[in-house]
Amino acid sequence: QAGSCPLPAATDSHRKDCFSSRPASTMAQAIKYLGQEEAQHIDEELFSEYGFSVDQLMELAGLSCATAVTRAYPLTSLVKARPSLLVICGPGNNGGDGLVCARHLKLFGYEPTILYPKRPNKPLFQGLTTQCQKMEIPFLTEMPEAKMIDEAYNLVIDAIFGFSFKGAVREPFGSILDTLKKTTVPIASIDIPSGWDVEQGSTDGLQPDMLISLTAPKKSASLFKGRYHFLGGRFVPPGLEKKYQLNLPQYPGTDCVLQL
Ligand SMILES: NC(=O)C1=CN([C@@H]2O[C@H](COP(=O)(O)OP(=O)(O)OC[C@H]3O[C@@H](n4cnc5c(N)ncnc54)[C@H](OP(=O)(O)O)[C@@H]3O)[C@@H](O)[C@H]2O)[C@@H](O)CC1
Ligand SMILES: [K+]
Repeated sequence: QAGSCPLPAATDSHRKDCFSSRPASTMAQAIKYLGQEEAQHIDEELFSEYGFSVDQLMELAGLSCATAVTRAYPLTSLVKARPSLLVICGPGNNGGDGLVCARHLKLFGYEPTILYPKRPNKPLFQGLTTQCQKMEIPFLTEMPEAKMIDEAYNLVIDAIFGFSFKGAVREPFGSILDTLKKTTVPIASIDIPSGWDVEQGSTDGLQPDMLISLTAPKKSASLFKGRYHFLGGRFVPPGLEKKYQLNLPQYPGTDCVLQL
């Protein structure tokens, strides 16, 4: 009798938990780690079949990243006198998530600064850039040296590449990632640690302190060794979750993030 299950959005696995005498923790299926193509198919389907627009999902993704940052690095925990953060944005939608994240972090009381070296000539990204500029978020014209980043910022937010990254890193991002690898300040990566192969990870790449997986973790997330792994992007319709057997955990209450 599914109607008496206390979980409002009960999936099949949740239903089993509700009606089994075994503890829920032994019954819940593990969250799925997505391959690159699967992540891209889900993204595509959200737009084509489910009628979402990119800016809608980017807003929710960026908001969840900003929220996760407040959980792992609350204002009161920051070591520098000012709550300064460096947000590095890449040329695709991962970079767009970074711009949204920076805007929300400013509203949450942080002082983000953005580096956005390769800006797509599209209204979506131009609008997001204007919004940040109008909120008096400074934009850097070049990547600072590692020592300067360690001195000036509490945290670097890596919004350079997401699930469409492939092959050897092209400039200017190769030099940017080389500098980031020399920093000691914590790095929070949005969706994928930039420069990592989406499925295989990287042995000599970034080692972020935090990873915010959007929609569902990608395969390389199993190699993440940092302190904080959050799930964000609470916008997956149940039909899509079921089709791809994502086995997403239940977000607490109305939260837009969940610590994995
Ligand atoms: N459904 C979801 O979960 C949602 C996901 N969202 C977010 O979207 C992200 C995926 O975005 P995406 O598809 O735009 O690709 P992304 O990874 O940002 O980068 C592509 C850019 O990188 C470039 N590039 C690639 N390889 C390169 C290389 N080797 N070296 C240098 N450059 C390289 C490539 O450049 P180009 O080929 O044009 O030169 C292209 O411009 C996803 O991870 C999540 O953060 C949310 O916004 C909304 C809902
Ligand atoms: K990233």
